[in-house]
Amino acid sequence: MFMLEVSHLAHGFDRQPALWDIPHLYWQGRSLVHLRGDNGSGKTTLLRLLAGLETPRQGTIRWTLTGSMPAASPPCPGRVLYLHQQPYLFDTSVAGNLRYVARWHGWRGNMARDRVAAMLERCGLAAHAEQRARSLSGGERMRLALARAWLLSPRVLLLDEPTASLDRQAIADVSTLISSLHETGCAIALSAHQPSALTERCDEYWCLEQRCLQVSAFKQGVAV
Ligand SMILES: Nc1ncnc2c1ncn2[C@@H]1O[C@H](COP(=O)(O)OP(=O)(O)OP(=O)(O)O)[C@@H](O)[C@H]1O
Repeated sequence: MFMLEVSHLAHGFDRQPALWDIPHLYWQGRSLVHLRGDNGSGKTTLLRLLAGLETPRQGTIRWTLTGSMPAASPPCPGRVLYLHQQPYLFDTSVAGNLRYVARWHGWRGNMARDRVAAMLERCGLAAHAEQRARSLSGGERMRLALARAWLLSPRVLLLDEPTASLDRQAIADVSTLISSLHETGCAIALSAHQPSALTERCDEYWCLEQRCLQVSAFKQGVAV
């Protein structure tokens, strides 16, 4: 179970006026959220603030993460993870990027091998296991970054334009992976300009417009 409470949040850069003022934002459960807004409306900034990667000029952001995780999940400082649209990958092989997380978990021998192999299969990268991660295509890079995040058992994933600049097939592949991760119980907020099958599955919309955040919730396509 997690809960996010945002109060009187405002942020801007240098001496510019605040990008927006968000008096209150409340998020809980395991919903799939679509964050939208024009270019420059502050979507990346908001996601980075929520992830704790920037300090707000004003206001508070409070996460409450409680309850037990699956037995295989160790305590993890990265329960709220942010992924940039061009995710950072370690300069090693595809499998090496996942092995890094396995080592962090303390998995050894067969357990590490099996879990890395299963994740490579799940994200459709088994055939690329020994390829340099940084030579992957855009869609493959995003799938690897999602797989690496998945191994960290996040409670909440904040995805910054995960399908930007991808072709139709890559969007479908990345969307499938995001949906699978969401089905494990991970709450996800993703920013995206273009509507897609994935954004249509979202049950909450956050829209940055005219320096405000509008929130609407949907259930099976109907506003609630
Ligand atoms: N580190 C920074 N220093 C100064 N200004 C910044 C910084 N980061 C973002 N900005 C400015 O803040 C505004 C919002 O940027 P942000 O990247 O959050 O918008 P966005 O909605 O994600 O845009 P896009 O849809 O184009 O990715 C922009 O005007 C941008 O130039």
